[in-house]
Amino acid sequence: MKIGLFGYGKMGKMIAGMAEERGHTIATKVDLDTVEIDYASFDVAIDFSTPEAAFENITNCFKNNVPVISGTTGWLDRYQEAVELCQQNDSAFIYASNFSLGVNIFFELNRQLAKMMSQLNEYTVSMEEIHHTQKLDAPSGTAITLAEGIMENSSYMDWQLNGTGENSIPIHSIREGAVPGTHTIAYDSEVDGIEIKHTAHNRKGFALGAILAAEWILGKKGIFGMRDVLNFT
Ligand SMILES: NC(=O)C1=CN([C@@H]2O[C@H](COP(=O)(O)OP(=O)(O)OC[C@H]3O[C@@H](n4cnc5c(N)ncnc54)[C@H](O)[C@@H]3O)[C@@H](O)[C@H]2O)C=CC1
Ligand SMILES: O=C(O)C1=N[C@H](C(=O)O)C[C@H](O)C1
Repeated sequence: MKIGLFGYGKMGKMIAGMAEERGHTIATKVDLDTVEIDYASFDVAIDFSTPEAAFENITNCFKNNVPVISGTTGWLDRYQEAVELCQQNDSAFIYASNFSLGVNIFFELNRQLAKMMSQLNEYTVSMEEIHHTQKLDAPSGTAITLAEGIMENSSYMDWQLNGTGENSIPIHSIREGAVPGTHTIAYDSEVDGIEIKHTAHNRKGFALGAILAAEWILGKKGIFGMRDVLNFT
């Protein structure tokens, strides 16, 4: 598989190394200094760039008939627009706030737990996410997906960054050192507490998940998610 890498930062570099180990070729590396892109030179684009750059990177690929895997967070106010452009161009797209297998299992666990806890009014939920100090967005994309999973299975209506409100899930964002990504969901009552937590020890899980998604999407058309790639029912 020939890959066009959009964003050659921490994730781009890790994906390049791992993809080559799996026998793939990095045909193009696109970063800030790129002036021209030969879209015909790659089968699939993997975008781990910046909140400002992602929408343009992704939709230019659709216009050039290239399927896209995007892990960039912080640009989702334009997600629906990107979906429409993908469909108009008969292309294929997977966005995931987190590509790691562990976090995708954690997403499922979170939904199940939210469903059970929604019966118990004495518990209140809160979330904490910790990431490295270079991270541009807050809360993390993963925290937003987790909050959405809770809202779909409870009476919580929205989330709030570093604040509290009626029917709102408080998300506390912490930026610290070189932390790759830690997410904790806590339910607390007067008598006890329940916590579930995912800790990324490094970025390998994110990179492998994105490459698996790229391998999976070849030859397909449409909008998919990691649940499709991992065959979660
Ligand atoms: N979904 C997931 O599993 C994961 C998502 N992420 C997200 O991926 C994104 C990138 O993360 P990192 O690699 O850690 O960041 P990074 O800051 O190390 O790399 C981003 C790269 O994008 C480049 N860039 C800037 N403008 C560009 C443009 N117009 N076109 C192409 N590249 C451009 C920057 O120069 C930089 O090299 C972030 O939004 C982060 O939140 C990170 C890890 C896992
Ligand atoms: O910026 C990061 O590093 C990460 N971003 C993603 C997010 O915003 O959830 C995924 C992972 O936690 C690492």
